[in-house]
Amino acid sequence: MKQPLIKVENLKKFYDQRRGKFWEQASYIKAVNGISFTLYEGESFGLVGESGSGKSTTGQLLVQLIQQTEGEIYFKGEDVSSFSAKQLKAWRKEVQIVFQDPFSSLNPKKTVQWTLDEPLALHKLGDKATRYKRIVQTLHDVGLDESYLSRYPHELSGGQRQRIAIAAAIILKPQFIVIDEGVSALDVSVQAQILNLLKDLQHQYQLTYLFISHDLHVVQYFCDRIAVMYSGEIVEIGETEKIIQSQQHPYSKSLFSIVNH
Ligand SMILES: Nc1ncnc2c1ncn2[C@@H]1O[C@H](COP(=O)(O)OP(=O)(O)OP(=O)(O)O)[C@@H](O)[C@H]1O
Repeated sequence: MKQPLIKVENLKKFYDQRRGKFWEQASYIKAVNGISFTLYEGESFGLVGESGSGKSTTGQLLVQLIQQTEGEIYFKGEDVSSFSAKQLKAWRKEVQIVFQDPFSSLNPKKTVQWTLDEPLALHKLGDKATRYKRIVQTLHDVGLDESYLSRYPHELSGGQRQRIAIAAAIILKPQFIVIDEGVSALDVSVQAQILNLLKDLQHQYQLTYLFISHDLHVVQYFCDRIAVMYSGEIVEIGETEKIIQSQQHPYSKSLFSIVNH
């Protein structure tokens, strides 16, 4: 039996959009509006849905880049919002996020070595020599070698940049990674290489993924289970193959009609 890693209960994120003379009138964008689900250790869980349905907001909530308006996130049974500052810092090592465009997540003025050393230094993980060893090992894990250490993001291809972003995410040996449109900006052949790399890393490090994508073919290939989001809510959830074969909700039906034809 797979163990639950993350449990989300009635999670909500509202953005206040009151402005100027309308300040008196409450008006909220309900980006995420009461979602509940469980992620199990070692699974790839896909989040699909149209643009603006709340996928990225959900991903950012799960790693607490943003805080929820309401609801709970439990990590291995512990309520994340009850963590002390010290517990929160330790937890931040366990959860990472990889974005679509590594140009925005990689500092253009910093070398690969700096990028990979930063999380280790921040968490005070070993002396310089130990950290260097870990950096080189992690580069190998993502299919690159030492020759990349002195390079800057603009000197790398899109696929190499995404490998570095993945290396930065796995270097702290996390248990959970959100991949937000992580291969969407890449050519199809490079996409396949990165997806295979993510699968290899998942087995090597027993990673759990939340995989956000608008590409249903990619999701079908990559994910064990999926949830369909619509207007801030989860309208369907289940094993990938089952959902692809027969959807219950009208929105999912229209969404999946393109993969089934
Ligand atoms: N910081 C913010 N302030 C105000 N509204 C926001 C903010 N972030 C997201 N939203 C709104 O919340 C809703 C959900 O956005 P979100 O980015 O989570 O959707 P998404 O499904 O990931 O879409 P996409 O695929 O286009 O990224 C949208 O209406 C968006 O405009």
